[in-house]
Amino acid sequence: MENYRFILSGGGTGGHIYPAIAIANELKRRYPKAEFLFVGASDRMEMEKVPQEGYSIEGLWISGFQRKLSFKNLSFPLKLIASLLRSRKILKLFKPHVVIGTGGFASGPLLQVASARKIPSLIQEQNSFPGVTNRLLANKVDKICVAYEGLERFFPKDKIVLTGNPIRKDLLGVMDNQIQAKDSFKLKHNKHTLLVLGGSLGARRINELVESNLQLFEDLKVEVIWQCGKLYYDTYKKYNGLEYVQVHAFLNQMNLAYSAADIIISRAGAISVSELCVVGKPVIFIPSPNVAEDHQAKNAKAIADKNAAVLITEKHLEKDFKDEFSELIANNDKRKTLSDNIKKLALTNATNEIVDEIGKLLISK
Ligand SMILES: CC(=O)N[C@H]1[C@@H](OP(=O)(O)OP(=O)(O)OC[C@H]2O[C@@H](n3ccc(=O)[nH]c3=O)[C@H](O)[C@@H]2O)O[C@H](CO)[C@@H](O)[C@@H]1O
Repeated sequence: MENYRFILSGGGTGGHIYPAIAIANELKRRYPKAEFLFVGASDRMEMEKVPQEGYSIEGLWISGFQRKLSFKNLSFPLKLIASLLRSRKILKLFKPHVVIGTGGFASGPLLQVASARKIPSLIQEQNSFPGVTNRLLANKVDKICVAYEGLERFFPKDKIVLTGNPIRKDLLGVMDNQIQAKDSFKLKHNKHTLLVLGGSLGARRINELVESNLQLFEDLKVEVIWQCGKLYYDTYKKYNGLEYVQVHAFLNQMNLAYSAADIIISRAGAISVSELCVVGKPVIFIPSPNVAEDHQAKNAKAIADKNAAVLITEKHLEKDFKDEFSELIANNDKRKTLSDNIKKLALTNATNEIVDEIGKLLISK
């Protein structure tokens, strides 16, 4: 078996990093001698998260183009040229057999140069409304793995393969060990555990909501694992002093957090939604209203319409949250129905299918 070399590029947020890691893990399983290099943006979370997963990463000096008028845009052309040159060097030195992009601005220059050099390439799009980097790359790459139907609106039809979103393998069996998981967080077995997730960066509005409902959680005998985001940790860490609250900047072991949870409050980023279907617990989605085409609201609505989750928009939190949450805690049947229904929506084979497509590119070379 050849010693294949793969470059994976994507980042900025967890929603682009973790799909790349899931794909790399499966490639490693199939091609144990393969070598891997990740390429991200030098000042973003992938520089910390990717090495934690055991892979090397190179950072490009690149940032997104601000849609609103901003001085930051002045350095954009310079950064782009520097990143294109750096990408060329990386590709020359590493000589990958296939390059894989999972979105986010760091993948732009690398995939652009790779396709110009005729290196086989594949991108994975997590959302129903594609990010700008993948839209720009679509005509240049060989294959585009998507998670939603209807993406012919944006991408060449003959390149699209509908696979679903890749999910890290350790999340596939999360239901099996709730007792150990609760123990690992030192949680009480006779109380409900609420897991609060603000997406990979944390969510200001969700943090405010949790803070203003701490008394409710205590009254309902709920213990809270609260992932507030790195940016907000200093503001909220004081609540670690409460016996029933654990504040985390970021959860490095999502399998344990998902396993421990009885109820989950979450943003509706594409990978979070795909993971939550696999996890199969009752979820209240609070989508971010600040994303392109309101795609998180669409992600959440697709699930809520099947009676598989509760959806509360930020606009309605003040009015609806207390009642919806209290009802969910009180109503075992409702929790069970939501769990059963969301599980039916899980797509667990996406990573395999994407790696099959990468395998085809290796052969076609
Ligand atoms: C504000 C914003 O632009 N959000 C976008 C971003 O979301 P975001 O980066 O939040 O990504 P997702 O919600 O899709 O996925 C988050 C990933 O981070 C992991 N995780 C999260 C928190 C934590 O403490 N530990 C941890 O490991 C989750 O398990 C998951 O694998 O990318 C998604 C996928 O392109 C988009 O759909 C979102 O709209």
